[in-house]
Amino acid sequence: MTRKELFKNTLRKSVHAWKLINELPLSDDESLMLRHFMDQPGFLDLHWRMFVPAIKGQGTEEQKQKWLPLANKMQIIGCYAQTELGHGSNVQGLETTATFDPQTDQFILHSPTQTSSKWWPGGLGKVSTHAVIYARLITDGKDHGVHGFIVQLRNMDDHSPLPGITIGDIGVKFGNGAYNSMDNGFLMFDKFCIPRDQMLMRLSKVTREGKYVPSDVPRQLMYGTMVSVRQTIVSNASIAMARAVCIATRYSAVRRQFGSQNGGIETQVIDYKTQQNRLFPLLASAYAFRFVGEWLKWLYTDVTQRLEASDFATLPEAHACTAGLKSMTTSATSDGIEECRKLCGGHGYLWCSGLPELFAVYVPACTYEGDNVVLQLQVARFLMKTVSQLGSGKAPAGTTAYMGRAKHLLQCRSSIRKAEDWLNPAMVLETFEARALRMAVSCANNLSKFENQEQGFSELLADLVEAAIAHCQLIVVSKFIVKLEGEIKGKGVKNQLKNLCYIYALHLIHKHLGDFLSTNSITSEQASLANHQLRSLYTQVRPNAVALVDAFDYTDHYLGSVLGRYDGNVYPKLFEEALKDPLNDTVVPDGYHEYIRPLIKQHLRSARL
Ligand SMILES: CCCCCCCCCC/C=C\CCCCCC(=O)SCCNC(=O)CCNC(=O)[C@H](O)C(C)(C)COP(=O)(O)OP(=O)(O)OC[C@H]1O[C@@H](n2cnc3c(N)ncnc32)[C@H](O)[C@@H]1OP(=O)(O)O
Ligand SMILES: Cc1cc2nc3c(=O)[nH]c(=O)nc-3n(C[C@H](O)[C@H](O)[C@H](O)COP(=O)(O)OP(=O)(O)OC[C@H]3O[C@@H](n4cnc5c(N)ncnc54)[C@H](O)[C@@H]3O)c2cc1C
Repeated sequence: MTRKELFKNTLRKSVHAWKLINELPLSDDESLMLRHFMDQPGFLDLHWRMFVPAIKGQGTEEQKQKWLPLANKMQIIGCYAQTELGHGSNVQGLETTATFDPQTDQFILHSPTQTSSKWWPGGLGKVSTHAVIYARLITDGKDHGVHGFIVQLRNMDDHSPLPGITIGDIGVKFGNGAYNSMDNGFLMFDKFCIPRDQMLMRLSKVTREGKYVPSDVPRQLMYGTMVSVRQTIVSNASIAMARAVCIATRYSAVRRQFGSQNGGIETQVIDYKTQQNRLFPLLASAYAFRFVGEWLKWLYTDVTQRLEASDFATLPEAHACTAGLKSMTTSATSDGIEECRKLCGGHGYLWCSGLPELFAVYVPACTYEGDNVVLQLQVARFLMKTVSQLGSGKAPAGTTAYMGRAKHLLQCRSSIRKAEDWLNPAMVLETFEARALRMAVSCANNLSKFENQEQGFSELLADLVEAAIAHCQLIVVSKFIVKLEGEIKGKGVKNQLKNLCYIYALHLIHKHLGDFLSTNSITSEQASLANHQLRSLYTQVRPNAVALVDAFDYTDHYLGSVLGRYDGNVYPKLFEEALKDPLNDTVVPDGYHEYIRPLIKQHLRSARL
């Protein structure tokens, strides 16, 4: 499809999905499933996951009563317009202004510079009638920082932009189809007025007289919509990883290469230890991210209930967990999808493998909803704060509770003696805790050598990110272990999940061996025992690998991959796909007479000379 066709077809699908949701009707969870089967980014994502939650989280009761019924029936379509051309990560650096005019009781929205243009919001370019806009609030000449506003963008009769608004699509993005179904947009305001009651005023307010009443709750609640979406992105990482792994595992069982004895059948590539060493940790990650996603959903629900009761104590941890896990799981999944493409050899590069499009549509997850490095630095700040409070009498809780055992974890030596010890959950956990704590404490010690803490933080950014990643990996490993301790139906299933849990943990040790050795969390002998155990686990997973991806229950239609077909009938179907290509409509291609023939003729002429 051309971009225009793709965009229009996504509109068609979105509206059809919305019709089904209402007619059947579907529950919220079922509607989310439908979104997955629709399988294309579109305006519904931003409307439901950001516009509506922003009003719910930041609007007053009156604002919710006015706007939510309209949004819930999709009589208005909204998006989330925060990022600008000049600033995305640095939210405090946004430039759009919302100046209160006491004469008219309105805010005047203005884009003072080119870099202040909104740039990137999905659904903004062509579809949305409304947006939650983030702008600097100015009253009586004073800048109160960034706040949210509900703004109508387009005329409800003919969809034209309202006077004072310039709006459009930012252009083609990475990949052929991929994210191009979405109208990520730009927007500029030229002194555009909105009534005062369209500032989202649950947190802070502007009175009729123009007095600014600051929030008596943490201002970071304004970032609540991002926390909510980051949480869902973690579960989505599992879905995308599982999809790629399903394709690569099934194909690795079909594909044969080398190893024929006396003219017999060749070896299935899944039997090569190198293939297993690349593939099975990704299979394990798909399960691990699913379990940590379930736990994160619980954490998010818990913090939401606490916030409603004005208990803000767990907000910093919820922020650190959602930011860190969003970052870690999306980076691992993007890399994992690309690895799956390579695991499928040359055929993985074909569009019909399903992997190129999956990569193209998935990879922006490393950037949207917070650049992954910027987010890990938020985790690092949280860790540095926690370390600095050790010994102050305030016991670390939740995911940093292990830091409360700092004395032990800083000096303990791993008691792994033989390869099977690596199947002991307590020993594995302690190894990850020791590594994470020692990396965090090492950063804190290095930071303390700087007179200026912020300067020190800047200098140590790379180490801080590594420490944050170590902490996030510990969370994933520990939540996998907790899952195994709970009820899992079927002994066989539990054993398989145990194998995957240890593969997940031990491959991380293998991959980040430098961290584990340099922090003395393990010795080089223990590292080689881990490798030994890993190989043995691969052997145990091998006979069940296909069943473990079948368990994701993805239909062929959803996978969209010739290589990942359930029936394994890959080669005839590759031919079928190839023959469908428009280039094969004719035997002699268009352009032959124009370019190829004259070239060949010229060659023949010079040969004769
Ligand atoms: C094929 C189909 C695929 C299937 C996919 C299915 C769908 C997938 C689901 C996707 C759904 C929708 C699509 C998503 C589209 C993407 C939309 C967007 O991208 S919206 C824009 C997102 N933008 C960002 O994320 C910006 C990132 N930047 C920030 O969040 C902040 O600026 C910052 C955290 C980096 C810095 O904040 P700031 O206040 O400027 O600075 P400090 O560092 O000083 O922080 C102060 C203080 O606040 C705490 N903090 C920060 N953020 C939060 C928060 N969110 N919650 C709670 N607390 C927070 C921070 O820790 C500091 O605390 P102290 O105690 O003072 O240390
Ligand atoms: C597909 C897609 C959809 C999007 N949808 C929306 C939307 O609906 N609404 C919306 O408002 N926005 C949206 N965005 C914007 C997105 O949220 C931002 O692009 C994202 O937050 C990253 O910000 P940035 O582009 O400013 O990156 P930058 O911050 O400019 O990042 C550039 C580089 O600088 C590094 N960097 C930046 N700051 C630091 C630092 N402090 N320390 C160390 N390194 C740093 C980063 O790691 C990165 O390598 C979307 C983006 C994409 C790609």
